[in-house]
Amino acid sequence: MLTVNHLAKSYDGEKKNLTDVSFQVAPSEVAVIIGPSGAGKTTILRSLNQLIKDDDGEILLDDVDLRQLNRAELRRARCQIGMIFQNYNLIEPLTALENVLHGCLGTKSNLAGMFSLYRNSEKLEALQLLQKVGLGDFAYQQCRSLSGGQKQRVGIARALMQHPKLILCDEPIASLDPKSTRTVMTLLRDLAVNDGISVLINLHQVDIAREFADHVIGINQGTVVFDDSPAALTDTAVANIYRKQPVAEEVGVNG
Ligand SMILES: Nc1ncnc2c1ncn2[C@@H]1O[C@H](COP(=O)(O)OP(=O)(O)OP(=O)(O)O)[C@@H](O)[C@H]1O
Repeated sequence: MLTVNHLAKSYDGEKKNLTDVSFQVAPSEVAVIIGPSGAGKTTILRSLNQLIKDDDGEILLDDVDLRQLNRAELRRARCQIGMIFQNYNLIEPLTALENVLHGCLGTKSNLAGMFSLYRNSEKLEALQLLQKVGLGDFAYQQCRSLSGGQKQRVGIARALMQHPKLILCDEPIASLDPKSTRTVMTLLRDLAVNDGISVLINLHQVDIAREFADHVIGINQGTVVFDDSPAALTDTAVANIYRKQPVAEEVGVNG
């Protein structure tokens, strides 16, 4: 369970980029964050795994507050958080299998990591994960020769190699065509439902949020202005999330 309480962030110490952001994502749940450009969606995701330092609040993964961990503890905690990026973040000259294996680097000593020393059991698991995302036949193909949708599925398999409790996705479908979009979103949904992972996705596509989310979080100017089911995401609610001056009281903020 991910619980975010009263998260706050200012990059320059003056303008508030996140103000009092609170929400939860349960295991087996897909939560989607929507909101206009510059609203703070990426800032939230980067705060959650502490890639940037926020200013205040709590980030509880189960009962552990990630904000209170020292470096070594945070490194271990990050192994439980898979990241999926818009631009895939793969090492293009390496094969799909090698990229997936990189998912377990966080659990290795520096030396084993440096020399890419993987156990046979890890190689087998990486192969099985590639099969799970429908890429068993592409395991030994260089990532540079894969399509965007295939690359994103390699990214998902790499995240699964970490055995994550939480997967954070920053605009995972922004570079994909409609067919690959559906494949990737269906895969993320299946992982949540079948593997009990909490999945949190930043999106720009409201229709995709309506279709695939269990729970939608609307952000405007660094503040949660909507937190409810897709059924409650009416056109009026969407207009409020994307308006220049949001009125939080008008639509359901149940957090
Ligand atoms: N490294 C940074 N330094 C200073 N300001 C930043 C930095 N990163 C983001 N910001 C500012 O914080 C605010 C939120 O940015 P963020 O990237 O989180 O928004 P977003 O909702 O993800 O936008 P988009 O949908 O365009 O990706 C914006 O005003 C942005 O200019």
